[in-house]
Amino acid sequence: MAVYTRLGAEEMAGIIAAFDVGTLTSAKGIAEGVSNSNWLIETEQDGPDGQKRPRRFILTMFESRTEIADLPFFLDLLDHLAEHGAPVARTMHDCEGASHRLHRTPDGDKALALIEFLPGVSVSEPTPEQARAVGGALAQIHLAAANFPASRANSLALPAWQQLLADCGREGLESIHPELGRIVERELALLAARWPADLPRGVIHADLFPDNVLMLGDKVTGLIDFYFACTDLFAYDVAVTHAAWCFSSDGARFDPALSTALLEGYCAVRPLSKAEQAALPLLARGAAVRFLATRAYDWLNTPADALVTPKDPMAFARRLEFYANPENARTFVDGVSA
Ligand SMILES: Nc1ncnc2c1ncn2[C@@H]1O[C@H](COP(=O)(O)OP(=O)(O)O)[C@@H](O)[C@H]1O
Ligand SMILES: N[C@@H](CCOP(=O)(O)O)C(=O)O
Repeated sequence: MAVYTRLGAEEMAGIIAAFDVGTLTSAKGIAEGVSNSNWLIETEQDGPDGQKRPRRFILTMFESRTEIADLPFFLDLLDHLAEHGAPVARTMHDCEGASHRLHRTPDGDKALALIEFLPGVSVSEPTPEQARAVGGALAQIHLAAANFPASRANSLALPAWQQLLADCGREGLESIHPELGRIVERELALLAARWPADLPRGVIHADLFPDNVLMLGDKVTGLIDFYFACTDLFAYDVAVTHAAWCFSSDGARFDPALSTALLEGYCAVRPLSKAEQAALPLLARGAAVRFLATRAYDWLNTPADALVTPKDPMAFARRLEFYANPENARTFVDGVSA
């Protein structure tokens, strides 16, 4: 589940009244997601013909992993991408024109944003055609953000992986799996020595997992959860999306048909250069370490009574072992056309 902060009915009505979106008729906490609190909001608003019409939105309350100072970047990016034809939800600005508001809670002031509701569902067993569409949508946002004026450093890049994994400690990692300390040490050394700096970069999503893509059939209707978006290597975003989409969720089984379709879908919109293709296996190892790091940290630090189930770090250790095998590294980029 992901509703970390309770909001009473009157409190919720007061929040919605700050936006020109009609009167609140229902607010339901959304179980999916792990980072922020989300509610499905329904309102009724007078239409131009005087008839009441129903409207839907997502209300997000930003919790500890999102810095309030980063919100203008994330929320302006949503508006920019939507204006450039990408399947992304717009931010509803409040009656004073602000994209987010602060709300007093027992745990201190937290930021809130009201986001356009998009139709669609997140797939759990993607087909190759769905993976192709997702690859294309990822490339579309890379291109659509080209003239977005703001930038944001990736706060979950290599130094953050090193810090999170150091905070876990060797003992902590070995309590998750006896081999994990050794694997992490090997990978961090390799990534620090070989991470590429000179590949094409721009705004990336950085967390395009199936639960962050809404689909109807084979069509992508919405890319959501841009709250890790940042300026980094485009090919790293391809690697993150590859790691997220092309394996069984426990990471034990790689699906070559999904891999080929995802990469072909991406390259049909934004071809990967030879240098980007060559870097993909290493970037995919980095992507696997990035999710291993946050998951291992949460695994060891989430209180037992917390209302959220930590995700399994080993699912990304298994992906890491796949990408680290030179035989797999050679074959998984097959199907990419320059
Ligand atoms: N714009 C949207 N339109 C429709 N549903 C949405 C939208 N944004 C979020 N959701 C729903 O809310 C859930 C959680 O949102 P998400 O942004 O992924 O939260 P978190 O940041 O906690 O991961 C999603 O799985 C989806 O069901
Ligand atoms: N995609 C990450 C978790 C990030 O959580 P989200 O709920 O904000 O998408 C993972 O799978 O580890």
